[in-house]
Amino acid sequence: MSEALGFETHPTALPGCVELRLPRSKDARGGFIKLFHQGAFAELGLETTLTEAFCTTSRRDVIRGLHFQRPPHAHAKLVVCLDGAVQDVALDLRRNAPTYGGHAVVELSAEAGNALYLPAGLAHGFCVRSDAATVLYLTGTVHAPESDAGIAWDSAGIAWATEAPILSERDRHHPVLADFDSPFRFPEGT
Ligand SMILES: Cc1cn([C@H]2C[C@H](O)[C@@H](COP(=O)(O)OP(=O)(O)O[C@H]3O[C@@H](C)C(=O)[C@@H](O)[C@H]3O)O2)c(=O)[nH]c1=O
Repeated sequence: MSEALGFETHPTALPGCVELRLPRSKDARGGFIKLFHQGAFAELGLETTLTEAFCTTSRRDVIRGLHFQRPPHAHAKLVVCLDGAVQDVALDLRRNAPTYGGHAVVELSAEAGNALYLPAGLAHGFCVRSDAATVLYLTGTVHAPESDAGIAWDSAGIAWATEAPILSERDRHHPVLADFDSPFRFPEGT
């Protein structure tokens, strides 16, 4: 575990991919949670240039993913569950990584106040475990539709937490991991 300004990183099964426990507090009004601090991220060796933020809402059993951006628009990603709970998954696509094709699973929830940080070269997806979930992303490069890509959610040996997944049309048609010609290298990520 490493710590900077109340941000704690905890390792996952994939090198460079960490669970972050976020600084937070509560008082009579409600709660406070900090998602990003440039100095703390620098100290922890995480990407400090986060250029775009977006948010999704999803209902129970929704699976989104497994998504990534290809070079030259590959990026690190910070994923936070602001409401509800999700089974969050990172898939290693970095050639020569000891964990290539392997994945990490972290339960993210508003209650736990945690986040998943994925370096470039990993695909990301999640499955909603609560009635609804709000997921916020911060990314190291802006959305580049021509580089936005995916791996089939059911091709990487992930034990998803639903037997009745709800998927987007796009997410039904990604290539399977076994056919994927990865542009990513380890340890650089891009
Ligand atoms: C990802 C993204 C999508 N869009 C647009 C494209 C499309 O019209 C609409 C919905 O896009 P999608 O169906 O790809 O959204 P979604 O399936 O929610 O995509 C997200 O999935 C999770 C798992 C991630 O990791 C995210 O980075 C992102 O890829 O939003 C943006 O404008 N900016 C963005 O950054």
